[in-house]
Amino acid sequence: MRKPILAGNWKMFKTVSQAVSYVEHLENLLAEVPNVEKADVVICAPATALYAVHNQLEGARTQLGAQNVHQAEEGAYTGETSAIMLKDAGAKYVIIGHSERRQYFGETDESVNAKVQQALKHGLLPIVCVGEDLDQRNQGVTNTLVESQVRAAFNGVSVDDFTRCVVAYEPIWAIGTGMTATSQDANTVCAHIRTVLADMYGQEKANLIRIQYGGSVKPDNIAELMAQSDIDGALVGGASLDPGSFANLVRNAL
Ligand SMILES: O=C[C@H](O)COP(=O)(O)O
Repeated sequence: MRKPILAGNWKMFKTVSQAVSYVEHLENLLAEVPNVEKADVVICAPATALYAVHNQLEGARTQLGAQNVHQAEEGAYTGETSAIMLKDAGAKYVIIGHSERRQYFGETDESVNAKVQQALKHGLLPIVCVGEDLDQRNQGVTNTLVESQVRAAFNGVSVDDFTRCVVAYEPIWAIGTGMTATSQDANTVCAHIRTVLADMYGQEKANLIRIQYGGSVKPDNIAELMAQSDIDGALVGGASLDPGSFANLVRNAL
């Protein structure tokens, strides 16, 4: 039985004070959610807010994640943040290879793989994002594309490290658009991802891995997504920006 993981990705929203006040509010709301301890609830905050949110969350149920990491240990990489820095600031998880990073910042399957390895080296838990765009979906190459992204992301990752990872399937055409994949379609791709992982690491290990769906997940569609056999959580953008909305989403997921 895989523990559901509901992660909010704030993207480039929220100042430090907004972030701290949000998590304080969220904690109060989650305290009223039945069975909340049965899920991992994660907030992926902007780098500037990580340390303050970490301090605010001391002893809390909400866990902290970052949105990106650089693949180098340290060095002359102006504007970048290392795994050591993220860990030091209190992050437990880190999103890697989000489609916005691939699209706007030139991330490739190779850099995603290097980031996954670097994050794992320093004890961060990667949330590895894969997903097709609308053209690829219309061409019927979703499974092929997602498979190659998954194989590349985990290339050279040991089985022990692999079991510390989460995969997020996010069809690009569903992100921030209000269009969601049907829960059955999303599940079909997530099941395919698990088959690929089983081929790489064996069925038993693949069965341990949590696969999230992301793309216009809201409080009113999460239950149907969570009812699917291979969807173990969600990576949530817009609907995570308000603590009331995100707490409701967690409530409806359980
Ligand atoms: O990381 C989250 C995804 O990009 C989904 O964003 P969204 O929920 O606003 O569609």
